[in-house]
Amino acid sequence: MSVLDDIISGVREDLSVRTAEAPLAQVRARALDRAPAADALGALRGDGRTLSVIAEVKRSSPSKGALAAIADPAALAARYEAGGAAVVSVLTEQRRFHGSLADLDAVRTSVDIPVLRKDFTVEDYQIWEARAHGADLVLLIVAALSDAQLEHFLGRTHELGMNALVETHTAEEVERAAAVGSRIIGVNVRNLKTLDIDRAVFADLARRIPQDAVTVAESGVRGIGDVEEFAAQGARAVLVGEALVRGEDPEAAVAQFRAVPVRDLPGLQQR
Ligand SMILES: O=P(O)(O)OC[C@@H](O)[C@@H](O)c1c[nH]c2ccccc12
Repeated sequence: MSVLDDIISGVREDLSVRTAEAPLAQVRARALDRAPAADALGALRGDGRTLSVIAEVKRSSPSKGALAAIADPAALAARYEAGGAAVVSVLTEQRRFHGSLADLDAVRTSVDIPVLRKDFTVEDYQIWEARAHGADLVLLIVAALSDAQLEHFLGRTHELGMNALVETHTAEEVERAAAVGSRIIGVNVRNLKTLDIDRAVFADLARRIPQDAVTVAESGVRGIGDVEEFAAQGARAVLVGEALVRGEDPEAAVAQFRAVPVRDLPGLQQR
C-alpha cells in the first residue's frame, strides 16, 4: 500500500464519523447559506508580472513529522495575508498533518483573501463541507481519483462557485487534469506515493500545462532560490508550507516570494 492509499483510508474513516454527525443535507444547507466564494482564480492570476503565493498552515507532515505547533492558525494566516499572499491553504487532514476543520474556521474568520481547504478529496461531501466552512478552493489530487471522479468533483466545485487546485505529479496526470478543463493545475514535486521530492519534475510538467491554466509549483521550496527557479520554469504561483511555518518571519518570506517576476515561456500548449 502506498503512503497515499494509507492516508486515504484514514480520511475515509474520519469521513464516516463526520457524515454520521452532520448528514449531507445539513452540510449542504450550510454551504448554500454562505456568502459566495471569492475569486481564487483571479487572485492566483494576479497582475501577471509577479508570482502569487499560496501560503500554507501546516503543523505536521508524513515525511517530516512535526513542523510547527501553530497554536494560533488565525494569527499565522493574518501574517501571510499581510505579506501579500494570494491564497491561504489550510490542511484539514487530522492523522498525518494534524489539521482540522476548526483550523479552517479560524483562518476563514481572520483573512479576506481566498482560502484553500487542503484535504484528500474522495467524496462529494468534502466539497460541500469545504464550502460550508467558507473555503473558496479545494484540492483535487489526480493520482487519487478516476477520470469520472475528477470530472464530477471539478463540476461540483464550479457549481458551488469555488475553484479547484488540481494536483499532478506525472505527464499523464497533467493530461488528465487538462482533459477535464482544470483552470488551476499544480505540479507537486513531492511524490505522494513515496514522499520523495524531485524538483526537476516541475520544469518537465510545466511545459505540458495549457497556457490558459494557472500553473502552480507545489512543495519543496526551501527559500528564495527555489522560488526563483520555479518562476523561471513557468510557475505563476507557488505553494509553500514548511519554509513558512518554520521560518522566523513568515510575513517577510511571503513578501519576498511574491515579488519574484514570472516568465512567459514559449512553447506552452494552447488548449
Ligand atoms: O511544506 P512544503 O514542502 O512547502 O509543501 C507544501 C504543500 O505543497 C504540501 O503540503 C502538499 C502538496 N500537496 C499536498 C497534498 C496533500 C497534503 C499536502 C500537500
